[in-house]
Amino acid sequence: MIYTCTFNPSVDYVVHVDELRVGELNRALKTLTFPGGKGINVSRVLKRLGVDSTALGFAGGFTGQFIETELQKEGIRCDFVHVSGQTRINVKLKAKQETEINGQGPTIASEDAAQLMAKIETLSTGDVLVLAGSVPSSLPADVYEQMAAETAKRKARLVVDTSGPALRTLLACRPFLIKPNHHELAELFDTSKLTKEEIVIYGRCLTEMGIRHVIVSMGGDGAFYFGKEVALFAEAPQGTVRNSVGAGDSMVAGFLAAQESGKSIEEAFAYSVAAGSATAFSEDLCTKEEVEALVDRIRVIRL
Ligand SMILES: Nc1ncnc2c1ncn2[C@@H]1O[C@H](COP(=O)(O)OP(=O)(O)O)[C@@H](O)[C@H]1O
Ligand SMILES: O=P(O)(O)OC[C@H]1O[C@](O)(COP(=O)(O)O)[C@@H](O)[C@@H]1O
Repeated sequence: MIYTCTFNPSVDYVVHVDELRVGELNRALKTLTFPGGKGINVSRVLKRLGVDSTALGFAGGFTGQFIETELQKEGIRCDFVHVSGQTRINVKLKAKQETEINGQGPTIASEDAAQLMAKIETLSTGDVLVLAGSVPSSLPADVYEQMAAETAKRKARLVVDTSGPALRTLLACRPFLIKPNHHELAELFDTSKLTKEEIVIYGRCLTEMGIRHVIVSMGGDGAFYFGKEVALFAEAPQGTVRNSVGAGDSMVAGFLAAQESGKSIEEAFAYSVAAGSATAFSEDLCTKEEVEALVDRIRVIRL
């Protein structure tokens, strides 16, 4: 079973305006509300691609209830720890540019954290745990490491989709898959903007550290894959970007779904890029039909 774990889920409130006028009244052209948070997005895309998963994490208040109801409507199994605060609302402003304001999220009590850990302790060989998104400041700084250590003890595979110090410390746990974008990769190596040549150097460096699969995404510029035997590059297909929120999460889901169905690394990588782009080209997350319509356009190059 694949488990996704979102410590800080969100209701993603997408607001379209013609032009954003700061300091003035703006009237929305259209608003949309989605259950969000990186692990939740991975669960939603996996389901659309025909793979079941269980969504773990913390949920509270009417916003937490909204997320659970929406996931259940989509047939996704939820096993959240219910907390006393309120799940955050993240605002995604769509004008000429995309602007995001992510909330802080509720305080997580130590008993709530212990309840989540108890769920991780039920993982077994062959399970996959996707640790995704930011870590609320109320949790101990090493909470991801504790969960990663438990995952390794249970012989389950660890997938990491986070950034900053959380990603850095988890590298030592040798995750099965990580998917930093190029900014997150630069941050990981304490540097600023990376050239493609530098991305290749750092990507290979991560596989030498024992990480099985490394995908480095670059938005509309495509993505790199680094593994033990092979390094790959694929350009992103051209299209009209409608909402790129969740594009990275869709890549993770696409790669895992393709692996589950026994596809080769090249095919799984192409499927992953197609899933990311199909999400960027749609209002909500990608559907299987949208991914399969794009996948033949993805040309994978061996480096
Ligand atoms: N403008 C775009 N055009 C085409 N594909 C895109 C675009 N933005 C994102 N994607 C697709 O989504 C993937 C992940 O996007 P990226 O923005 O790098 O991830 P993250 O959301 O984690 O920052 C890219 O590798 C690409 O396949
Ligand atoms: O936990 P964080 O880093 O605040 O991110 C949460 C946000 O990331 C998302 O999961 C989208 O992630 P990506 O665009 O990076 O794929 C949103 O649904 C959510 O609002």
